[in-house]
Amino acid sequence: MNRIGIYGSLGRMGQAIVAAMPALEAVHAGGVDAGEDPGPLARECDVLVDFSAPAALDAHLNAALAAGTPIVIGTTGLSPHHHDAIDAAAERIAVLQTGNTSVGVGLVMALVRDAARKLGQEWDIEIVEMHHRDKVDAPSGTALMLGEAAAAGRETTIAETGVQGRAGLVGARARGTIGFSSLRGGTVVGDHNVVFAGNGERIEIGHYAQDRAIFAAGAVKAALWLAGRAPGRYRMDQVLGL
Ligand SMILES: NC(=O)C1=CN([C@@H]2O[C@H](COP(=O)(O)OP(=O)(O)OC[C@H]3O[C@@H](n4cnc5c(N)ncnc54)[C@H](OP(=O)(O)O)[C@@H]3O)[C@@H](O)[C@H]2O)C=CC1
Ligand SMILES: O=C(O)C1=N[C@H](C(=O)O)C[C@H](O)C1
Repeated sequence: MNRIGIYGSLGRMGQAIVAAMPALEAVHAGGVDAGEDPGPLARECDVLVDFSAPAALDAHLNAALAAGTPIVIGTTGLSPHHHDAIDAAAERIAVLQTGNTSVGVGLVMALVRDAARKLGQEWDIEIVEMHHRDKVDAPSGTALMLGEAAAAGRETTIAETGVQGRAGLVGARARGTIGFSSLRGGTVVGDHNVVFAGNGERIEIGHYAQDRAIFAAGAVKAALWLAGRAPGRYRMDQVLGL
């Protein structure tokens, strides 16, 4: 159960995943990129990983469903429609969707949830992320996950409390909101900082990715873990044992 097929195989992450496979005793079963039929690869591998584009997700999920093949979804910029489709697919196949496959972010998620719960509404929460100039979605998938972790710590959701970007005469900060700011430039692999700003003091919990190899190794581990599992929607913390 170690033959991994890659959707988005020629991209930055696709190539990093191919490079990560030998050390983890995974076998590269092949790749599919834009304009190619995802069906045959889904039938020829034990598990799929998707690091492509949101516009491709419906076709990739349908191919995985038709073949009965588990799938790890790392693609970010997903809409509520995509999450509904993932929930529906997870009734028939094993699916793991995450905006970040690294060990470090897995741990930071737990720290952020805990800090938000313990600090309470008196502390303002702002999430700042920076990525390379070619990233197309904002806020990053990781920033949104960290926001949900902070919101969960306060027993709310990002849908209720999230504020994305500020410009113009926006007024004073509303209590209880969670703000997001996105920076883009250069070759930054992925920086995330969760700022807890209190009265006269500030706490920052950060994660700074220096190499895509950390995401790639996590994606391969997640795929090997998911292969052969019963239908369901799984999480990265289950893979990492966090
Ligand atoms: N979960 C995580 O840990 C991480 C997630 N990501 C996410 O992974 C995704 C990919 O990132 P990255 O590798 O940097 O991006 P790239 O743009 O380098 O690669 C994307 C790849 O997907 C291909 N692709 C685009 N559309 C389709 C399609 N319809 N069918 C099949 N393949 C398609 C592209 O082909 P073409 O160039 O021909 O369009 C390209 O090869 C992003 O959403 C990113 O945010 C990134 C890092 C870590
Ligand atoms: O596009 C990227 O590069 C990354 N995307 C993911 C995200 O949106 O959070 C993960 C990582 O930060 C790199």
